[in-house]
Amino acid sequence: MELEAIPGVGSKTAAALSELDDPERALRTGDVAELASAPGITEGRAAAIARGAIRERHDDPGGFLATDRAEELYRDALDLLKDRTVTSYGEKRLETLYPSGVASRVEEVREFAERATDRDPGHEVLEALADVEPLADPRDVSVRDRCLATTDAERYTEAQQAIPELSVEVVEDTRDLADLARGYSTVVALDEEFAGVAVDGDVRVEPDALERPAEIVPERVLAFYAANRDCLRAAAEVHRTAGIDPPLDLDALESTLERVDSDGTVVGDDELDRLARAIDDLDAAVSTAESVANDELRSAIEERDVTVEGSDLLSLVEQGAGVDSLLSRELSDEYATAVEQAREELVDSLDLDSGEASVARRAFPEEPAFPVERDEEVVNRLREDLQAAKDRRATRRKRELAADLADRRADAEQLVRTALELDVELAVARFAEDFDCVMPEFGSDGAEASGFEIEGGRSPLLDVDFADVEPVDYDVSGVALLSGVNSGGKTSTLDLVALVTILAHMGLPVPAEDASVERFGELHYHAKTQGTLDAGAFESTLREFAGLATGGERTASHTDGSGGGADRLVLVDELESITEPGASAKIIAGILEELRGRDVTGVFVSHLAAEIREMADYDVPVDGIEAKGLEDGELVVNRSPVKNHLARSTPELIVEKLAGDSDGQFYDRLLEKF
Ligand SMILES: Nc1ncnc2c1ncn2[C@@H]1O[C@H](COP(=O)(O)OP(=O)(O)OP(=O)(O)O)[C@@H](O)[C@H]1O
Repeated sequence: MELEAIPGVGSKTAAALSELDDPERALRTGDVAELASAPGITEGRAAAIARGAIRERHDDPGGFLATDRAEELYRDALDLLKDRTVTSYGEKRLETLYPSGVASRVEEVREFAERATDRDPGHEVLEALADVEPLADPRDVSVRDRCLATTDAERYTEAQQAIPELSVEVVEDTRDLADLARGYSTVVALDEEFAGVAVDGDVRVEPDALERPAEIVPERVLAFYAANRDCLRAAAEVHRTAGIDPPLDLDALESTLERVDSDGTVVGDDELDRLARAIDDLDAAVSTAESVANDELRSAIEERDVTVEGSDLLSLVEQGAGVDSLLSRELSDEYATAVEQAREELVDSLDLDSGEASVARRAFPEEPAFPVERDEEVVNRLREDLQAAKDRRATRRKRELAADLADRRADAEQLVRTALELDVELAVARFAEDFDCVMPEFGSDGAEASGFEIEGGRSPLLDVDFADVEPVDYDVSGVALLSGVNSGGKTSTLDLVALVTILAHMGLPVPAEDASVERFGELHYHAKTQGTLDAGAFESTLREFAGLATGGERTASHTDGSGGGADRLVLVDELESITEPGASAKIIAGILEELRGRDVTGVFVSHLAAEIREMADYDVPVDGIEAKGLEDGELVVNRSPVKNHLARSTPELIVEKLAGDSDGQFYDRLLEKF
């Protein structure tokens, strides 16, 4: 895919996107999280890029939301959906859904939505989803117990690039290798020439090591799982609770994850634990062993009567020998016993194996002395041996684990992606359930719908509880005026029509019992202005309507939904408020005349319906939201507009009520004026 062909993507953004592992997949699937991980791309921008890619794929000219109010209602609809996501990924992903006039795009989302509404957003699934998030890139790994060694400068550079996690050392000969082996638990020599050399320590000659980085640095593989452990577990749980077929064996994944902790260390290995404990406890264990030996020796000395013959004593003194010699001569058995106890104590308390034990035993010298003292050099040697054994063991275990996990990464990524997508599906499912939605039709029996037809529509955006929203039936084909009492629900009806139209063109279910909508290319919703407009604003409003009136004549080719014709839905709320009442009626009548016969479906809410009809040169259809009457001073309204019916206005209703209540002639005469 040519990245710069996407609307809104310039060379800089294209360069940032091409740094992603698979920008095409991210764009194709609308993976906003992945797109936002490109350098310098914010989440909002990522959503816009994803929308651009979709438009490009469907040859969608965009521009469906043609006015601010239309855009506002789209945002409101999106918010209702976003409120029903669990993950922040889901929220962002929803931004890729937008209303479109192109059938293929709408169809694509409809398939998704139909799958979504079959889902059961169970409590357990939602709970598991809470811990799913887009996979994190593991932090840079640096491994200090291993190094690479080579005699060759070119190999050196190659090694640094292939395995940046390890330090690479230049060596000249076997002696250099031996030096390195003292500083590292494992040295991997890259040159064939070292094959067969005998060096102390763990030195491996592996000329092909650079081709097997995951074996040399299993940490690289493990870092991904370590960084994403909780998320992978949660994604596994999502699959289980939602009953989705996982791309890999969940039990096996989970038991492998049990064996790495969050910083990539292997856990749950007894031998490793033993070695780690021995290293930690070494100093304390040596001190205890010393004390054991000295206590033993002290009490042995205290209990012994040492008889030294005069000549022996003399000889000892002449030799300048100290008490140690006396000890050696007289108490060697006791010393041997005490030292043996110390050695046993050390070996037992650290749970050393036989090789380690033979080093440990040398920590207490054969030569009798009091007090018994450790040989610090031997203790250090033991410490190094234990550390090296631990490092080697850890690396081996990591290598085994990494081998297990290496080829599961793609599946693990899929596991998380499916879980995140499920969040989006469940948000749609919950939206549909919460607002009793239905999938709208764009026509029936092969014929495209003309205008809109809504049955039992209930707007979730009203300022009353959804349970108290009264269902509205309304259909318009062509352009109609909508009359009605104050607060009868005219604006709310326009909002409902706009919302249903937007959701339908997003490919989503709509809050109605039944709905059929023409495939529109643009939605123009003009909200009621607050007060009369000044000359400039009035002029620009007129210009907007002039633009609407220049659309093509209604033709068969424009109703095929191919995107060739921008059929428009025009919703206008009390346009009369832009100027004086007399002029308003003339202007609205003129606009209606212009729109007639073009690719426009329209609803013009107005209190001047009668006057407009009088001014217009054709019989403008008028629908009405009718008050059934006044009850306790409150209007009782039938919220569904009555077709071809000019609703009585609120003043008329009040005069009628007064005329009925009083005997005077005034109200009757007033009523006759209506
Ligand atoms: N379908 C409905 N179900 C329940 N309440 C509704 C419904 N439609 C409207 N209402 C209530 O009536 C109020 C007034 O509705 P709305 O503003 O749409 O009336 P209007 O006819 O446009 O009024 P005006 O002529 O004063 O502009 C809403 O705020 C809402 O509380």
